[in-house]
Amino acid sequence: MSAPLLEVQALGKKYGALVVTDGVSLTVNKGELHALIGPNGAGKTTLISQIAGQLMPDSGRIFLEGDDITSLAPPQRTQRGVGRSFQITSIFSSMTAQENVALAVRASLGQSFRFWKPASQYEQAREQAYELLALVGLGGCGHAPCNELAHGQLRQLELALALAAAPKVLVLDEPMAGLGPVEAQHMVGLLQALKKDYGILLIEHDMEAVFALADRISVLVAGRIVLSGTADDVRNSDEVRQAYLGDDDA
Ligand SMILES: Nc1ncnc2c1ncn2[C@@H]1O[C@H](COP(=O)(O)OP(=O)(O)OP(=O)(O)O)[C@@H](O)[C@H]1O
Repeated sequence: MSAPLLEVQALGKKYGALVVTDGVSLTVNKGELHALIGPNGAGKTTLISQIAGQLMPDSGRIFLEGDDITSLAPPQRTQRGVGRSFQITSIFSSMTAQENVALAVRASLGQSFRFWKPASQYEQAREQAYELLALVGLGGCGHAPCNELAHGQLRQLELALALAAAPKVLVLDEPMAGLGPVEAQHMVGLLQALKKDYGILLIEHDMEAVFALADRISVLVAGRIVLSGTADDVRNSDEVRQAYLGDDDA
């Protein structure tokens, strides 16, 4: 049997006496969307920062397609196929959507700091940028300066930027945050389409989106996974309802 796309084994992280990641293990397979939910402060962002390499764990291992990537720096993980969604703050707002994505494509090819480049490489990055924009539903917005894009469009652009590095696994931190109902529905459709070709680890507070999308849901409470299962397992768990969903949310 082949190794999972992403495997986290017994990951641990402390800040002083505060245990923020407490022996977390999980896997993400190709074609699977694994959602990670939990109350505020449960350690979700800390966990994905360790997966993407911005934070080093104190203990445990992280594997990508069976290769140990625990000690790799973030750019090397990106190169291997770990794609974390960029935050809106990393978008150059005076540049167009297409220019931002083309820059990310060139950066992923390691060409961003070379002075002399054949025009064809620019052309290739530009073409790829248009394809990615179309993929995330921004096909008509390539020439729009980013400071003219709506919030939902910026979230779509973040996704295009993450895809520019040709990832195998996408690690997404709250892509629904701040979206209206129509935009959220659009994002759900987009992730549904994308998960066929990638593995996705999704952190999300929008439970409707999580239940619509997730093949598997892990519930993180105080740095520990208290349950990992299907949407029904999560809905029917008294422990989860008390710890996270609230008794009214059944
Ligand atoms: N650099 C840090 N130093 C000390 N404590 C930290 C640091 N970063 C995060 N924490 C603490 O670690 C815990 C987990 O934080 P984290 O941001 O990972 O939670 P989260 O589940 O992503 O929360 P939210 O859903 O609100 O984004 C919190 O108690 C937080 O205060």
